[in-house]
Amino acid sequence: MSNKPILVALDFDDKNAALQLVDKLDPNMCRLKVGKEMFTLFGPQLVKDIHSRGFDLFLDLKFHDIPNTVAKAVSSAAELGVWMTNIHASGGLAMMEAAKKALVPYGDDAPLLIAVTVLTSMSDEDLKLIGIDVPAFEHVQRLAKLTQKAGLDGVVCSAHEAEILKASLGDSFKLVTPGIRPVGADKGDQHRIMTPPQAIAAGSDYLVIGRPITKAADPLAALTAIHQSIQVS
Ligand SMILES: O=C(O)c1cc(=O)[nH]c(=O)n1[C@@H]1O[C@H](COP(=O)(O)O)[C@@H](O)[C@H]1O
Repeated sequence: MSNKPILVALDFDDKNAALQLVDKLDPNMCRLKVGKEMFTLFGPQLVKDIHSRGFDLFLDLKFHDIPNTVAKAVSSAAELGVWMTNIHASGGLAMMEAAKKALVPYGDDAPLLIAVTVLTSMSDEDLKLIGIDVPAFEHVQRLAKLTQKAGLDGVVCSAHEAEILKASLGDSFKLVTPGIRPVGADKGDQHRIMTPPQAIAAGSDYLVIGRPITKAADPLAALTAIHQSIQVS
């Protein structure tokens, strides 16, 4: 596990509300994630606003397009100085290799580049409807292996697949796991979920956690409780 494994997902349509929440959180205890909703609304200025508050940022735009377009998008993310960014593994090997190559000029300043395997909101039944007739954990393994072949730093997967991926792909290949729910928290639209201590025990390096922290009456208390729960696991 990383020394700062909690990535708080900021999914807001109101920038002031988001920054008010950020101001309550502690950059020593978590990193932040901005996704499609906020980046579409508020753009690169939001990234600057978050960086100026001392937080590392995961720019979660899940690029999926032809190799040339994704390569350019990923280098644009690097220009913003973000700590991590992502693409879809189902975009294929050539797309992932092009994205990785685009980061070479940034050297040690390049963001970590990871690939989304199967979204944690998807069940085996959902996969069948899009023509994938194998269980999610099998499809995740296939895409994760391809991601490693392309030279990326890791994958986004559910914590249910973490143990098997760590065993097959090695310790340095990072596992970023959303679908994290403390005991008793509302599942919402997530399907393949685990609690924070279970996810860490399974081998997750980073836990993406949104609503259980951002919608809590006291977000810092929620973050602190999760932080403590994984220190003792
Ligand atoms: O790439 C992601 O971060 C992601 C991948 C995935 O498979 N599932 C998933 O939930 N996410 C993101 O993780 C966050 C989860 O938020 P909560 O469900 O509120 O904890 C959201 O911002 C999602 O966009």
